[in-house]
Amino acid sequence: MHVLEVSRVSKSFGSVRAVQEVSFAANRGEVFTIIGPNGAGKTTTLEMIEGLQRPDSGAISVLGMTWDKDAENIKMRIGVQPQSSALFDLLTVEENLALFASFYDRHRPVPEIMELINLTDHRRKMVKTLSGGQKQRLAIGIGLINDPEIIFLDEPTTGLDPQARRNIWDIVLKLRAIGKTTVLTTHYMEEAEQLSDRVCIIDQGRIIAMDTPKALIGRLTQEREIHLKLADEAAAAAAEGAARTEPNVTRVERKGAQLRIRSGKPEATLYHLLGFASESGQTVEQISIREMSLEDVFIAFTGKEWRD
Ligand SMILES: Nc1ncnc2c1ncn2[C@@H]1O[C@H](COP(=O)(O)OP(=O)(O)OP(=O)(O)O)[C@@H](O)[C@H]1O
Repeated sequence: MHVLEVSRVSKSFGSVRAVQEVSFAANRGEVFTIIGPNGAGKTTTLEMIEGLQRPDSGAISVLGMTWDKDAENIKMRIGVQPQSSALFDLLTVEENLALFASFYDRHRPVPEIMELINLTDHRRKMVKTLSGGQKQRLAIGIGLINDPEIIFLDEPTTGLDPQARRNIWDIVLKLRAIGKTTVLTTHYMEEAEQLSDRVCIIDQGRIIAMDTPKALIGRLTQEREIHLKLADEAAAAAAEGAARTEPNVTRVERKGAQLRIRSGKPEATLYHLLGFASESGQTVEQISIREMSLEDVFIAFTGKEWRD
C-alpha cells in the first residue's frame, strides 16, 4: 500500500523551476530516499509533502489524505525532523522531548524515544552542550515523539563526521525494523545505497531515475573499472599499451604508476594484463576491481560528474 503519493508536482520560484513534474509513491515500511546534488529540489519536494509549501501544480496524498482537506489529521500522523535551531538550547534532552510531546494528544513515552535515538546517557545534558550529531539525533527523536507512520528526514547527516553519520544510519535502520516509513533526503550516494529500499535520483528539479539501489546499478552496463599499480611509470606505460589492445577495454587512464581501466569483461582483461606483466617481467603491486555505485548511475544518466 502506498502511504505517500506524489503526482506530477511542480514548483517554481520566479524563473527557477525548482521541482518539475515529479511523481513517485512510497510504500509502507520502506526507506525511500530522494538524492540529488545541491539545489536539485530535494528540500522543496519534501516541504510540499510536509504541507510547508504549496505546489504550483500536481497532487500530493499523504496516508490517503490531502493537505487541503485533512491538514490536522496529517500533522498527527507524520513526523518531521525539525532544524537543529528549533531545539531549546537551555533545556536538556529529556526536557526538549517532553516539551514537544506536550504538543500532542498522543505521544510515545520520552524514555523510549531516548533509547531509540541513543541519547539515554545524555538525557540530562543541555542541548547547547551536545555535539552536532547528538543534536541531529535529538531532532529526529522530536520528529518521532507523536509515533508517526511516516517520518521525513531532510539531510539528517549533512556536515556530520563519518561516525556521527553512522549513528544516524542506525536510527533509520531501527525505524525500518519497527515498520515506520522513512522519507530521507541526502546528497551522499553511499548513504542512499546503504539505507534505502528505493532511491529517487533528482537533478535540476526532475527525476532522472528511480528504483532499488541494486536495480539501478544493475541497469548500468556490465563494465567495471580495474585499478592496477605497477612498479614504476615506465612499467605502467607499457601496461597501458597492452590494455589498449585488449578488445574488451573501453577506456584507459594512467597517472604515474597507476592505471584505471574500464572493461566490459574485467576478468578477461585482467587475465590479459597479468599475462603481459609476467611475460615482460614486471610486477603488479596492487590490483582491484571497483564495484559500480549509485554515483556511476548518476553519471550515466546525466553525463555529469557527481560532487558531494
Ligand atoms: N524560497 C525560495 N525562494 C527562491 N528560490 C528557492 C527557494 N527555495 C528553493 N529555491 C531554489 O530552488 C532550487 C531547489 O532548491 P532546494 O532547496 O529544493 O534544493 P535541494 O536539493 O534541497 O538543495 P540543497 O541540498 O542545497 O538543500 C534551488 O535553485 C534553490 O535556489
